[in-house]
Amino acid sequence: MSDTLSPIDTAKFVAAKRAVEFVEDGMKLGLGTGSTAFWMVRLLGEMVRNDGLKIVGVPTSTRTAELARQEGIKVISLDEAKWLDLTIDGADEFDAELNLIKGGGGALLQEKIVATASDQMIVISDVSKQVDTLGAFPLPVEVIPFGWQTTKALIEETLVSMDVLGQRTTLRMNGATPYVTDEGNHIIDLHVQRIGNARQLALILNQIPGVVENGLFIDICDVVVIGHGDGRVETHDINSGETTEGLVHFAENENIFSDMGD
Ligand SMILES: O=C(CO)[C@H](O)[C@H](O)COP(=O)(O)O
Repeated sequence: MSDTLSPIDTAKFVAAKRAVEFVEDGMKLGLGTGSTAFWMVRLLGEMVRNDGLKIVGVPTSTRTAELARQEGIKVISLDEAKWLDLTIDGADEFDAELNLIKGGGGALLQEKIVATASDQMIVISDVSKQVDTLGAFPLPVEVIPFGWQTTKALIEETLVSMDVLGQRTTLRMNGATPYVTDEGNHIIDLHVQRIGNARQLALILNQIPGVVENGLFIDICDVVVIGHGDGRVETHDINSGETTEGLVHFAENENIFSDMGD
């Protein structure tokens, strides 16, 4: 469909384009992080500049904050906003109940706080992230740096005690040094293959001392917008059970493609 974008970027772009249709004047928005959320922030920027859309945004990472400011979106803190109308964010996996794995981009902590503080969360995704059972994507767990090796060992013990298939854990690296989140923490990725009881695992992981948060988003997402490489989008609303399908049209020469940054 697009000469400018690869099929995967087209899928991400059309998902974002459909999702921003949910945005209304005066909304307080949670702004997600990642390559799909990138398009959402760019599109919102256009709507602010060209259509006079009045919104304020609470970013979920320093990366998104920087992009939102560049786009002319007014950025405020979550404490200033207190509560949000809508959060739009990407995901690494989602299942039929719209439970998610997030944190591939390392922003799961702010993402979970922001999404939980929103009336509605919309996930924007290409179709490759749709799974029957969560767990093929390594589950990110944010831990404080103090004693992280002990925390990692405790996480592994927990996986064994829960009989989770695949119990390998790895410290996320940034080159030769551990990856550091916006909050100064580390991330341990859990290569569990398949998470039979995501709700239980999410609760138990957060009880381990040293664990700050895990990337399982249970009962947080309301709507998923799934983009395809040919421009089709599907929308599933978990609360109403409503599913819609359509085609998102866009011009190859949209200004938004002129200086793609991500
Ligand atoms: O959770 C996230 C960042 O922490 C992202 O939303 C997730 O990794 C999806 O990213 P992308 O849209 O680049 O595939």
